[in-house]
This record gives sequence, structure tokens and C-alpha cells, in this order.
Amino acid sequence: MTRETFEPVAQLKTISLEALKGRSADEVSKLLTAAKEDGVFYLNIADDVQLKSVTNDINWLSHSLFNMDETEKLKFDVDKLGPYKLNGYKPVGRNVGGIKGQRDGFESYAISSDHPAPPVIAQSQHHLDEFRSICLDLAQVVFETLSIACHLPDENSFQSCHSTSPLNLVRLLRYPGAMGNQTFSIPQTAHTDMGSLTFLFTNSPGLQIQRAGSSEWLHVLPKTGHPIVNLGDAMKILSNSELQSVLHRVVSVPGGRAEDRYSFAYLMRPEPSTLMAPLPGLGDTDGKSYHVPGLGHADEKSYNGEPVRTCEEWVTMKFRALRG
Ligand SMILES: O=C(O)CCC(=O)C(=O)O
Ligand SMILES: [Fe+2]
Repeated sequence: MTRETFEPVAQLKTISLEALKGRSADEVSKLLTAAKEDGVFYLNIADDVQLKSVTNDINWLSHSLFNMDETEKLKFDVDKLGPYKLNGYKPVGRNVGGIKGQRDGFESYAISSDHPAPPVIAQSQHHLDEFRSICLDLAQVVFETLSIACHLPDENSFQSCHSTSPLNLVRLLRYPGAMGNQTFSIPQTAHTDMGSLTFLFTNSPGLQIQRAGSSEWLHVLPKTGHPIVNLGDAMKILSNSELQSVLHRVVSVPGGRAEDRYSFAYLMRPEPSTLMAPLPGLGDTDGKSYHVPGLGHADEKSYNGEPVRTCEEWVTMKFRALRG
């Protein structure tokens, strides 16, 4: 496989976690630019020994889990384990694919709360807890830095609406290589993530992004010790579109890969009761009044012509549209 197969390459900013923690003015401004212009960046955590070890553990879990028999995996069907799709297995082909008429080409397993799960997940519980806790710490640094850069007061900052939301999840993914090897295919269709921040870990190329206003797809190549951090729709809405959510997809390049592609991510979402509208200080709702049956307290406001929903209601609505 040649590197040329994965051209053109996205030149993303690399943000140093250490420099963010030290509140380096240059790094704060670099992060803000990346969040405004790209909605995605590499986070340099290369020196973090604990994270290196836990990513190995999660990789092991992922291989063990996906190597189980399909019938075993389907006993934990994500669509049968709760409305928010926070736990369980999605087989290849359940979603639409990236090419018209084709289905998706990846299997995934969502893990959030205590739920019936294969024994291998129970065995990895302490690794999962460690992984979540590290990602929450990383997210806190990113939220605090972006809040400072956007001049947000503590009480209405990005971190104020994120703690350990029950809507957060770990997602393990496997893209079977044999399926993608014959022709160009798009196993994961173009989408923006619905939540706030996604910390994506992978050793394999295949991820592409498209910048706003461009039709060109750019490859995001994996970088050891650097999770890829995406901003999702929630950050765009909370920031009144000051910050971008990035459009991305996963492709298979002909002849580029015979082996399976693995990735895993920690997906962060706001707390369930957070209103999906700009944070005070970054914008305003339309001031129109809506009555939306069943939406309780959110019926007074609208944003961009849509009723303002809580994050919980909004996640449910997004999933209905995705599977639809
Ligand atoms: O597998 C990847 O690299 C991307 C996964 C992704 O975009 C997602 O699960 O939302
Ligand atoms: Fe995504």
C-alpha cells in the first residue's frame, strides 16, 4: 500500500495538550482557529503513558468482541437495548452507506452504562472506566480553553453543560477489509457527529473530511499518540456557529487494504437537560414562541426557526432521522 493511495491529505493543526494546560496564548489561539475553521484537529498526547496503555487495552477488547460469532453479537442488538443507542451491537449494513443504493460497511459496538453485555466487556470494565476518565479530562481541557477563547463566563461555559453525561458513549468500530478491497467504497457515510467532542483513535487510514464550501475529500492520516478530535453539531449550536462541526466519512481505497480497519471513539454529549441553543453570551434564540406537544419547558424558544429541544430530545430526534 502506498501513501499516494491516501492523497490528498488534510493538513490539520496539531494541538499540544501540555501547552493547553499551561494556557499558552499561542496554543489557545491555535485551538480556536482549528475549531472555527476545521472543526477537527490532532491532540498531541504522545507522552501520556497511561493513555498509550489503555488504548492497547481497548484495542484488545475491540478485537475480542468483533471476533465473536455474529449470532452472539446479535444477542446484544443496539436497537433492542434502549432508545438512545448507547449500548449494543450494530451489524454491517444496518445503516445507509455512502454510495447511493449501498448499505454501510462497518460493524460497531456502543458501550455506555451498565447493560447486558458480552463477558469480554465486563472483563474490560476497569479499562473502559480508565479510558472514559482520561477522555473526560481531555475534554475538560478543550472545553475550558475554548470557553476562555470565546470569553464565556464559567457559569455559561462549554464545561458548564458537560460533566459525565449519561448520553456519552464509547464506540468500537470494525470495517471488514475484504469487503472494501475490490472497489472504491464508502463504508461510513458522510456525516457530522451529533454530540460535542469525539476523540477518535485509529492506526489505519480511511477517514476523510470535507471542508465547508469545498467538494474535495481530504484524507486524515493517523498519527501515533495523537487522537483525532472532531467537533460535533452540539458545539456548533452552543457556539451559535462560531465553531464548526466537521463533515467526515470513511472510505476503502481499491487495493489499499486487505486487513480489517479498526477504530474506536469516545463520544461526548451535553448533559441531557442542556438546551440545544447558543450559550448566553454567544447568541440569542429567535424570540419566537412555539408550542410543541410533549416538549415541556422547551416550548418557549426557537433557534434557526426550530423549536429549542433539550439534548435528550434532540438526540432521540437525530437518531430517528438517521435510521429512518
Ligand atoms: O472510524 C472512523 O474513523 C470514524 C468513525 C466515525 O466517524 C463515527 O463513528 O462517528
Ligand atoms: Fe463520526
